[in-house]
Amino acid sequence: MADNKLLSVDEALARVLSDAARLGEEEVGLAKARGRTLSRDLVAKRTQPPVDVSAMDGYAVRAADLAAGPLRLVGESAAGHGYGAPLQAGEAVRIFTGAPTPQGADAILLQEDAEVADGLVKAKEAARPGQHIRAAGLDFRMGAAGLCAGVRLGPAELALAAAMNHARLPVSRRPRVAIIASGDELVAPGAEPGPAQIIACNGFAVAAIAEEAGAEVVDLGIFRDDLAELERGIGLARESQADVLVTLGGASVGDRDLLRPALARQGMTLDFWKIAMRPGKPLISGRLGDAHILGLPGNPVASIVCALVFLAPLVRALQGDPNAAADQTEAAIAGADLPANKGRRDYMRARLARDDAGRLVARPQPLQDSSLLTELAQSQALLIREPGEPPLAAGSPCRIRRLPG
Ligand SMILES: Nc1nc2c(c(=O)[nH]1)N[C@H]1C(S)=C(S)[C@@H](COP(=O)(O)OP(=O)(O)OC[C@H]3O[C@@H](n4cnc5c(N)ncnc54)[C@H](O)[C@@H]3O)O[C@H]1N2
Ligand code: MOO
Repeated sequence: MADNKLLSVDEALARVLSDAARLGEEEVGLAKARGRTLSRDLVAKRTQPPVDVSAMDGYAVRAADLAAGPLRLVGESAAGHGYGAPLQAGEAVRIFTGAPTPQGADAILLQEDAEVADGLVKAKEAARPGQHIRAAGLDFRMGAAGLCAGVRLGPAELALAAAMNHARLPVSRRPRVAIIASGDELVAPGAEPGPAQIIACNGFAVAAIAEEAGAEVVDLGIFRDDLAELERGIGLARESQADVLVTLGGASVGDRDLLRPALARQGMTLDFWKIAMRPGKPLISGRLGDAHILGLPGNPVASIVCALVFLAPLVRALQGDPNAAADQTEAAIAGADLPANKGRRDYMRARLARDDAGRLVARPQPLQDSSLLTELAQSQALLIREPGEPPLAAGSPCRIRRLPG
């Protein structure tokens, strides 16, 4: 049975994103735009190709002339330098890929299909009218909205923006994500931990997930389990003008889980702090001034899975991505028998492989404790089980979400 006292993951995500509007915008040069998000539709400033051009190296001809015998070779059209005169009956023009098709020509005879001697071009094959010609505007026409606001600029989008003749692009401001870790047991990597201390590691994964989604990350370091210390950390995050404050650990119910009280004392409006998710039941969501607060649970795998499920979509939404909450799951086959699931949506760490029939099989790791980073690093996906789901037999369909990297 689903746990009715706890908020579902989908409801929690909808609430996290409910008031996450796009932040400001700025302009960047093409070379700096990779991974950024367009803040406005981008309209083509030109037509591409601007004129009819050849798609092959060969001869520009009138297709109907070929049957009548060899054509007279009268000139050349190269990319950037057209032939400059109309093609007359019985004529051929040497042409190269990307070069303007002379007026009057209606086909390109491939050079492999031509024999040229003494200024005459003899066709070894017939030509179909229109063959190997790219019509003006085949890719896009001036005024067309080639790219829409909210799109992430990857290699194809950058090339298209350049081809449309935009040297600078309007992009959403990158959300600033401040991260504070909490816990007396934590020391930074490279330091010498005391006998009961461990290395703070969650922040590196969470920063990577936020940056991958387009954020600028400010890591404010580690704060002791002490109200005044935590309030100091929260104050530093506010001073850094964070759009999102992510806290790590101290989110649960123990006497030393002081983040909720510290955030409350600093003025946070709490939305929720417990959800029907495993790992990740204690998740704090709220607002502090203009900043969004996301308090992630301390167990490393819980903080990473919660960052994937909540922080990455929040960072996307703050850049105006209309698909910030898009379903990222896909179909697979369960690689092992699994017992009935209880009241929380379970994100089980799983290895992916193909079976003999080529189907994608997700085999859950034997240990699912939310402290186990080795199991996580050896997994390629999360196998998702819904609250109250009955037992699942090996070979049955299931849903997975791929892990980054
Ligand atoms: N009585 C209950 N106990 C717990 C519950 C509960 O519902 N009732 N929930 C459990 C669940 S689920 C989780 S998840 C954890 C989350 O607790 P906190 O967010 O308060 O996290 P901490 O107690 O501070 O730490 C938990 C664990 O993670 C380690 N940690 C913390 N921060 C980091 C970091 N930056 N890098 C690496 N490791 C970190 C910390 O040392 C602890 O081992 O609560 C359960 N308890
Ligand atoms: O959410 Mo906790 O991560 O189940 O350990």
